[in-house]
Amino acid sequence: MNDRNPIIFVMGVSGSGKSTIGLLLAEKLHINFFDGDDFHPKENVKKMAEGIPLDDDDRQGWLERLNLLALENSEKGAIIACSALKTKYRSILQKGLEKKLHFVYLKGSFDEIMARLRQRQNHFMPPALLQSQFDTLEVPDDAITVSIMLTPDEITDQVIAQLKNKKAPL
Ligand SMILES: Nc1ncnc2c1ncn2[C@@H]1O[C@H](COP(=O)(O)OP(=O)(O)OP(=O)(O)O)[C@@H](O)[C@H]1O
Ligand SMILES: O=C(O)[C@H](O)[C@@H](O)[C@H](O)[C@H](O)CO
Repeated sequence: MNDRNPIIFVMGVSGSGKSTIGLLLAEKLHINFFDGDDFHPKENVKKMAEGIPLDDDDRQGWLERLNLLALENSEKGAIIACSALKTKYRSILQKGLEKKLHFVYLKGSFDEIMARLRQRQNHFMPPALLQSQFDTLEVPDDAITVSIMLTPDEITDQVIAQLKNKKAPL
């Protein structure tokens, strides 16, 4: 594992804090941040904005693109925010990167995340899609898992501490 330049996918349902935490983590670790949302084809964004959940086919090309992005940044390291809801999606993301990669899972309750989504302005993702995000989620058992009830500063410090303790790569 390349400890100094890790590839980290910050994962979880919509509104769990992937962008907020990913950006702060990237600042603290001095590596680049990419928001997976910026890599969705416009058809995917349109679908979500219309309140229709994405399916496996919609996500396939997007996940492959994010895997490529991770591979392109494997020397420099990168933090990538990506929902990565299913085990098979995480397999696509980590192809060719097994030893360099970590998943950070932001764990939170439906009610707390719904409250945050209702407060959030100017985002294409409607809060009504949150239930389908939870329905699709397969909770990872090998990720660095942190509660979203902590502050962003506390979450990122916990992630960094767990990265240091983590002996075996995913
Ligand atoms: N630890 C936290 N404590 C309190 N509020 C938070 C925390 N993390 C994020 N938030 C707030 O919750 C909302 C959702 O966060 P954010 O947009 O980062 O989530 P996301 O997972 O990237 O969402 P999406 O996948 O829909 O883009 C934002 O308004 C953000 O400011
Ligand atoms: O897999 C998915 O369904 C998508 O990635 C969503 O999670 C959104 O892109 C993201 O959460 C933006 O709100």
